[in-house]
Amino acid sequence: MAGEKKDVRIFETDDELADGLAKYTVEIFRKLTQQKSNFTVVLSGGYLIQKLRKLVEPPYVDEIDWSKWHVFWVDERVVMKDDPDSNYRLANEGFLLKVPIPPAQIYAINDNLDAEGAADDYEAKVKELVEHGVVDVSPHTKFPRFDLMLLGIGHDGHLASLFPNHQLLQEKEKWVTFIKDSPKPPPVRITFTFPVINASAYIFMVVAGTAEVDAVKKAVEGDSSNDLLPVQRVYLEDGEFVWILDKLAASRLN
Ligand SMILES: O=C1O[C@H](COP(=O)(O)O)[C@@H](O)[C@H](O)[C@H]1O
Repeated sequence: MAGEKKDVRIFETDDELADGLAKYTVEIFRKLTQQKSNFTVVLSGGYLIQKLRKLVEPPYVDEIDWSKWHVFWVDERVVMKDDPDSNYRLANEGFLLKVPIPPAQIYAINDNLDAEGAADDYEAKVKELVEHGVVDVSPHTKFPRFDLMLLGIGHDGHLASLFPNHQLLQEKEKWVTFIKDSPKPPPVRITFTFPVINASAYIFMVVAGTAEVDAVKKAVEGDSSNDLLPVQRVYLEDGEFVWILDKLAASRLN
C-alpha cells in the first residue's frame, strides 16, 4: 500500500542474506534500546528461523544484550511444544537455545489448551505485559506495538496464519485469534491479527528462493486488483516494513 515507509534489500546469496538480516537486527536492537530497556521480538515459523543462523554467531551474537529480549510468536500451531509442527520447537532448536535470553522472557503458547483457549490465554498474556510496560502500545490504535517482527510468507501470500480469502483477515478487535481450517496443515492454529501486526515498529519480511516470487512481486510492486493477498494488508502507519530478499525471491521485480 502507498504511504508507509517500505524498503527492499536484495542479497546475492543465502549467506549474504543471513548476514544482512543479522546486521539489521543488531542495528534495530541498538537503536530502540537507547531509549528503553526491553526489546520485544515476534517470530514466525517456516524458513525464517534458519535465516537467523548468523545472528547466533560472532560477531553479531556478542553485539546484543540478550537479557533485554522478550520473544513472542506471530502464529503457532495448536500442538504440543515438542511436536515437529510446533513453531516454538523450530525456533527453540534453531535459534533460542543458542542465545542467553532469560527463559521467563520467552512466551510460548499454553499447549494444554484448545485453540480458542490458547488464543485467549496468549492475548491475556500480552495484555499483562502491556500493563507491566514490557510491551509498548500504539498511541494511534491502542494495539500492542512490538519492536521487531521477523516474518516469512507462504507462496499464497499468507503471513502468520492469515490466509487468502479467510474471514480472519477482517478481524479488527482481537489481538490474538484462532483458526481451525488452515489450508496449510496443521489446520488448528492461533495467530496475531492484522491490527497487531500493523502496529509494529519494524517488520523484516524475509523471503528466499523461487516459491514466493509472485507473491513478492505483487506485494512489493502493487497491482490494481481488489483481491489483495494477506501480505498486501500489512500497512505500518508508524513503522518500517523492510523486505529482505535473496536474488531468486526478487527475480520478478522490475
Ligand atoms: O505455516 C506457516 O507458514 C508461514 C510461512 O512459512 P514458510 O515455510 O513458507 O517459510 C510462516 O511464516 C508461519 O509462521 C507458519 O506458521
